[in-house]
Amino acid sequence: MNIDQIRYKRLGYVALTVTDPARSLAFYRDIVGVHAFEGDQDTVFLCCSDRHHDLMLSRGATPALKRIGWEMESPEALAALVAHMGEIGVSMFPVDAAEASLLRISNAYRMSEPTTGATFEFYSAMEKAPQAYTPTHTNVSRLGHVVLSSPRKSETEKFLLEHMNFRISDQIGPIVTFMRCFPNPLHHSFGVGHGDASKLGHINFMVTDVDDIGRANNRMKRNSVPIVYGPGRHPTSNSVFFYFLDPDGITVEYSFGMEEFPEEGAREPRMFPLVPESFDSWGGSPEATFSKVGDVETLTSA
Ligand SMILES: CC(C)C(=O)/C=C/C(C(=O)O)=C(/O)C(=O)O
Ligand SMILES: [Fe+2]
Repeated sequence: MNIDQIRYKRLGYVALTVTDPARSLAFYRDIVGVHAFEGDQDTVFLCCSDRHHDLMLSRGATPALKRIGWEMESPEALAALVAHMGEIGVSMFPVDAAEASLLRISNAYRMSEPTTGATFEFYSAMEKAPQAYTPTHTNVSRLGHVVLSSPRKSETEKFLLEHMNFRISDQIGPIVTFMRCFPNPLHHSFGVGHGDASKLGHINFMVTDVDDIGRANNRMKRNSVPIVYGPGRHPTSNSVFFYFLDPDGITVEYSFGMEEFPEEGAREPRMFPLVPESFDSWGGSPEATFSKVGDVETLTSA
């Protein structure tokens, strides 16, 4: 199997486990500015695109990353991924029809990413949202990326490169590697950081205007939302960033602007030195509560 046939449309959605879905729903809708339209007491769906959902929140005892959904470019790209995982002995579990229907996805499979235990879901299409997302106070352009820490960072990177056809865009020393889900052009849809355990670092929403960042700074203060890093600028992707905590303490990032890569002739990955300016060229530093909450849930059922 040629892994070049494994091609992604985008980071599809992130599923989080939260301790109080109604409270988190209100936060993501009213403070973050994504659209909530469907759900029950235990599971809610939110969107910031024309797709059924970009974020799913489920009730649980401990805040966590439940899974990451990757939208493949085509059914053929999904088949290539499933075939390749079969060849290397990584189990892929089809999502049953009832759950796929709830999630409005077709042709879906899950696996446990072997180096972090994170659950990755792959599907070839998701239905449209009942109503397209309309921005409110913030122009959220899309779910941008997820960053995880891995106790086996080099192996995680290697798995994503060699078996999922991701590409490296940049690295900061041995601490963090930014990867794009090829051929999606965004500098990174996934980041892998070095850590003692598999943990959620943050989830990111991209915004269309630097004013969205400035307004967020004031909105968070007015609403007593902890701001944990920024505003600042990441020299890696060249984005202006702003990090804050959701009601469970999960770190959420807004970012404005991000380098995009062509499919052919992309520049080589860069290695940034391990100095604070490689994380924030404006000289800021994160609070102690930055990226501290969020277990990585393992795949419990197929
Ligand atoms: C604080 C993190 C690790 C950092 O330096 C991030 C850089 C970028 C970027 O280049 O955009 C991120 O978005 C990120 O990892 O969150
Ligand atoms: Fe980020």
